This record gives sequence, C-alpha cells and structure tokens, in this order.
Amino acid sequence: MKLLLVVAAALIDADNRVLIAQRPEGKTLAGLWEFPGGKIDADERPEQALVRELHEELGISVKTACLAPLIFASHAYPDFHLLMPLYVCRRWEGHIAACEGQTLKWVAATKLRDYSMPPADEPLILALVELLA
Ligand SMILES: Nc1nc2c([nH]c(=O)n2[C@H]2C[C@H](O)[C@@H](COP(=O)(O)OP(=O)(O)OP(=O)(O)O)O2)c(=O)[nH]1
Ligand SMILES: [Mg+2]
Repeated sequence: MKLLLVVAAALIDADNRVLIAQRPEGKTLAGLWEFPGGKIDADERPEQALVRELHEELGISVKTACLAPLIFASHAYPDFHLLMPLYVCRRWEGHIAACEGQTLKWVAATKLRDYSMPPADEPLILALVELLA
C-alpha cells in the first residue's frame, strides 16, 4: 500500500465562504472540486509544502503562522492511501488567481455539498460546516 501525503487549505474570506477549485482535465479525479493544495515533496515540512502549493496554484503568499490545522482525511483509494491534513487560512497576501487554469469558486460551507468533491473530502466538509456555523 502506497501512502500519499497531501496538504490542503480551506481559504476563508470575510463572508466566511470557502475557496474550492475544480481539478483540470488530465489530472486524476478531473472535474471534481477540491481544496487547493498538493503533494508534499520529500524534503518539505507540510506547512512549507502548502505555502508553496498556494503560491503555485493561486499566486498568493501565505505565512505558515496563518495556517491553522482543522482536521485530516485518511482515505483508501484503490491504488493508494491518502493522508491529507486540512488547514484553515484567513490571511494571505496578493490577489487570488487561477494560475493553473482551474476554475475557482467561493462557496458557503453549507453549500459545499452541492459540488462533487473527492470521497476523501466528505468528513472535511462536515468539520468546516461546524467551524463556520
Ligand atoms: N489538493 C487536493 N487534493 C485532494 C483533495 N481530495 C483528494 O482526494 N485529493 C487527492 C487527489 C490527488 O490524488 C491528491 C493531490 O494530488 P495532486 O495531483 O493535486 O497534487 P499536486 O497539486 O502536487 O499536483 P501535481 O503537481 O502532482 O500535478 O490528493 C483535496 O481536497 N485537495
Ligand atoms: Mg494540487
């Protein structure tokens, strides 16, 4: 069993909405909506990896001190096991842009269920609904 370590962020705006991104064609789970983030490189700390991913995918600068752990996903996919901490982030620098051609959407936590997300994300949605209720 291959363990895949991924980090993800729930960016929250002033209206308590959460940012989700639609995975582009050609990637695994294409078309599904996800929390921005990605795989942790071998030499990286998780928070460092997330800062890098948020810069690559959204063009924003985030300080590790502004990443608060909320919950993690532990999910068995057919070919790997995903372990994915989800951090909450309310503070960043720069303007959010779709740097990788992905579609971005700000959504109220209670509306996240209207968007198809990977099965690993199900428990994360619940945690966000409770956090932002
Ligand atoms: N970013 C993210 N990945 C998720 C979520 N839910 C979920 O099952 N995943 C899975 C899908 C992928 O198998 C893996 C993330 O890998 P990825 O391909 O997006 O990683 P990456 O951003 O580093 O992209 P790449 O450079 O490898 O193309 O985690 C989620 O909410 N956000
Ligand atoms: Mg990614």
